[in-house]
Amino acid sequence: MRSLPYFCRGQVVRGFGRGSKQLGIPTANFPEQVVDSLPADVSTGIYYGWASVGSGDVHKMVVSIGWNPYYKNMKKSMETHIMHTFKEDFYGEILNVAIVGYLRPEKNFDSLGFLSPFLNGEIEKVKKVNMVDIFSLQV
Ligand SMILES: Cc1cc2nc3c(=O)[nH]c(=O)nc-3n(C[C@H](O)[C@H](O)[C@H](O)COP(=O)(O)O)c2cc1C
Ligand SMILES: Nc1ncnc2c1ncn2[C@@H]1O[C@H](COP(=O)(O)OP(=O)(O)O)[C@@H](O)[C@H]1O
Ligand SMILES: [Mg+2]
Repeated sequence: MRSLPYFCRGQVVRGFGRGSKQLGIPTANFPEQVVDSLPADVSTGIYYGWASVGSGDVHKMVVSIGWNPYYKNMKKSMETHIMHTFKEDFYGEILNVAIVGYLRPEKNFDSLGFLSPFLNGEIEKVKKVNMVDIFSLQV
């Protein structure tokens, strides 16, 4: 993907509220304009990189771009899970992301019982990768 690393920023908007409630994985959702501005070669799928909220610290992140086949969303979304524990929600704040690399295409799952442990396992693997290796990540 020639457009990587890809940098973008936007205000955090509300999604369906499923990330924290159903999966235990909050995802900060970008507005439609940010999703629509993605370069054509940044295809749907799961990516990793770096993120910061406002002028806060930079943390590792994973970002999901697409229609969430399990939930069959009608609108394409771009949702970032930051690998950091925040004291409170940050809706309305500016999220800055640097997408570094591609992990995999979006998948469908038979049930939440498969989706949730798969995502948690994937996130744990990305967390363990050190800052240098993240540029050649394959999980
Ligand atoms: C690292 C990561 C990988 C994901 N992979 C998939 C996937 O393969 N298939 C899918 O349907 N949804 C996937 N999701 C998206 C979740 O379904 C989504 O985060 C959830 O629906 C939350 O939506 P909400 O922000 O509207 O609450 C992934 C999310 C993350 C953070
Ligand atoms: N580590 C984190 N990564 C992403 N968002 C987080 C994190 N911790 C707290 N949040 C908050 O949780 C919200 C996302 O939760 P989620 O359940 O996905 O709701 P929504 O469907 O509205 O996006 C974010 O907008 C943000 O305010
Ligand atoms: Mg979300």
